Amino acid sequence: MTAPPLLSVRGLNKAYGALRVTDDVSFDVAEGELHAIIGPNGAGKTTLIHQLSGRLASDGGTVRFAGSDVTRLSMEERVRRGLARSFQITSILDGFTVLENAALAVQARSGSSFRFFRPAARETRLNEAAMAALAQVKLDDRAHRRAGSLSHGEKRQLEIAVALATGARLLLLDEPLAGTGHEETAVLVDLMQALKETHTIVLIEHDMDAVFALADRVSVLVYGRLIATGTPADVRSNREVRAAYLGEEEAA
Ligand SMILES: Nc1ncnc2c1ncn2[C@@H]1O[C@H](COP(=O)(O)OP(=O)(O)OP(=O)(O)O)[C@@H](O)[C@H]1O
Repeated sequence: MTAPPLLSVRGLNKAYGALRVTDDVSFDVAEGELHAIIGPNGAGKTTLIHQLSGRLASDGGTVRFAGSDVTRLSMEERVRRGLARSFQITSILDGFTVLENAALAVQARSGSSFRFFRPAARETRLNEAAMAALAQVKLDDRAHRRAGSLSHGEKRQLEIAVALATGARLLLLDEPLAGTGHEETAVLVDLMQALKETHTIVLIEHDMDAVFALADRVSVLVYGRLIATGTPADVRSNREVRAAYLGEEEAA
């Protein structure tokens, strides 16, 4: 018997007026899988991530996570259950230290569960959990620096640490490689490779080398519709995908 998927999306829809941005999207993500969603600009990838994270309400369809229907749950409730989107750089608090940024996320996850500790012990526990998240993204040596002083790539690492610090089981990563230089890309790809050992990941990414190196399965979104889901090799050789997307990229 195969294990039920950790994330199961069925018939998801979203329209802005007459524009169907998410059109009857269905796919599953198994526990431990890195599932990439690719597609041309404006295909609806970010909208789909917002629907999965709960930032955007869907017009129809269902999102099930860890066996429960979360379609109508708030973003906060989904985070509490372990479904977390990496927060965009804009949500990093530049004036706070790297450690404080991660500790705030731990605090958000823990709700009242730290209230039994005295303040000093509470702070120690929060900082330990935050340091563990920073160590996972190899930012522990930057813990006491102001977040605003980090490089672009390091901020991307911190975004992922913040999602990890919420206790995420499934990470929704929206273009973590956007705007990163060659070396930063290599660091982040290594980081995602390591995270695959501990987390299920849905990755939206334009960098095809990274997608094909990291993904267990790839879904291709074109005009809001999933035209293919399969292994990287299946998707790469799919004629419809090549015509609609990859061929076009290679020709560019
Ligand atoms: N709030 C909105 N109101 C109206 N149209 C919107 C809104 N948000 C997105 N759209 C439209 O929905 C479509 C999908 O946008 P979305 O940002 O989800 O695509 P994307 O695949 O993430 O694009 P990119 O790869 O360029 O980031 C686009 O045509 C966009 O203009």
